[in-house]
Amino acid sequence: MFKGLSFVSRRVPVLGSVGYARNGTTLANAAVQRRMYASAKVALAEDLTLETHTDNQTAAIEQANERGAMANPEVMDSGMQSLQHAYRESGDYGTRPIYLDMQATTPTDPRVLDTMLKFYTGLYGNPHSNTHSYGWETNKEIEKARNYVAQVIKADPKEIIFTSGATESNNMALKGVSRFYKKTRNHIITTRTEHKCVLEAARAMKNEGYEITFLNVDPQGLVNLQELEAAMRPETCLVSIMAVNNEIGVMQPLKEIGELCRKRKIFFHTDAAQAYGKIPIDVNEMKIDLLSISSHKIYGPKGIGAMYVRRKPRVRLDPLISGGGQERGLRSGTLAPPLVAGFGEAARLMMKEYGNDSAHIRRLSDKLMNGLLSIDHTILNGSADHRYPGCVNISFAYVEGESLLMALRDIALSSGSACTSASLEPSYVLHALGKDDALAHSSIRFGVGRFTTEEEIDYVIKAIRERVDFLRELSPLWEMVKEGIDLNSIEWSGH
Ligand SMILES: Cc1ncc(COP(=O)(O)O)c(C=O)c1O
Ligand code: FES
Repeated sequence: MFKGLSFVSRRVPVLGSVGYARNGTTLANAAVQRRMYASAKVALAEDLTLETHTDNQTAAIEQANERGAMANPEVMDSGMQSLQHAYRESGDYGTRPIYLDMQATTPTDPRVLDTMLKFYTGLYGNPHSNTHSYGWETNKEIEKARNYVAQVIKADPKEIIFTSGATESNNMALKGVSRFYKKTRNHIITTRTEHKCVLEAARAMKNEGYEITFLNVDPQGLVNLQELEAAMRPETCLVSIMAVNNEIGVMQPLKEIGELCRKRKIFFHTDAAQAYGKIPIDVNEMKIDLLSISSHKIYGPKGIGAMYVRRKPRVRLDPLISGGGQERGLRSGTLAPPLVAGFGEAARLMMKEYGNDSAHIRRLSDKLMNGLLSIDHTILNGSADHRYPGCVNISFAYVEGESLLMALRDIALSSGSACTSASLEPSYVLHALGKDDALAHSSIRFGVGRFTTEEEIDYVIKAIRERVDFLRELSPLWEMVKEGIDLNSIEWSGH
């Protein structure tokens, strides 16, 4: 019924030491391994009488030898096999599909991984140790990363707090700010189309006695500024409105929202997980007071993100985590230097590649969108004008979204956030736009990114067209539509 899986090239940079290939290991993999063996051999050959633990790899090999590793091939091999998974792209699921789920996560840029590696070997000092060079050298790298992360949004590095990701940052903003100002301000404003972590954090604050306004959005997915202003009260402590929506790519008017908030002396938080580095953001010009960032949406490692917290006028917040007082007392706990450095490099690359990425993503997304919208009875969900181009959400009428996804196993896609959870409810974001269940259930989200190729897009357009046609042929509703029957005129009998 369907064409077999096709092999299409990926657009990936290959570096000196780290590279990606579509399937299996790469030459670069072998090169890295060779380099590791070579350095281990040199280290072993050197005089080991010097009493130092500086070279932990040498010490580890030496200890392994002492403990009889030579007699145990498994232990002896373990050093050599340590990179066996490092460049594996194919899993246990056969040929891997084309990846178009960039809003869920992005592939790690090889340059990011290259930056991270040295923190797993030589640079292992605790960045908070300030009594010796191990701490200082790692700390220097942390501050370099902080600087890159800040530059993307024109912030001061002192205003960047590292967290585990945007979920934590969003929780920190909603819970931290409102708890700090609890005595005088107990009202939070947000919208119905926020990410689950903002909605749930807001609900948690409701249970703590705060009042929450969930603003509606218009059919384009945009907040209405008059409604926002009308919802503001003297006791409002925070307005939290996302920058780019993760399901439909709609961009909210950040500058206008920031101005309204500043005028009323209310803090403005934006969840920029899908926007950071992808659309221009200037925290001062847009009067943003808090902003959440996620590294794995910008080709960086997972498990790390940041929160921008304005210093002037100063935003105060209660920390979620208590402890040693790291990160200006707002986020205790030892930082993860490999992740921080990888995140920093990812941020640097977002700036360096901004022109190329934007042009590439816009060109491929436009091609994809035009190709798909030329199929009959399809609709683009969300505003056509105020959108981040790399997220395209389309409903295919008279086709069940789930069936379409099943028929598209050679393409990794999502049908909105509801389907990523086990629930079979249609997307609450599309509902907030006023879409009916049927259209919400037939929606698919396509994410285009830095490494997507034109060949992949051509393949996807063709595959979707074929499979939508095929599924519609099976649908009795489609039969009626073709006969010119107005489905709205039918009175369906209950059963
Ligand atoms: C808009 C938005 N906010 C928050 C998050 C959560 O980010 P993280 O995975 O870094 O916790 C995501 C990612 O799914 C997102 O798209
Ligand atoms: S089951 Fe697919 S959109 Fe809900």
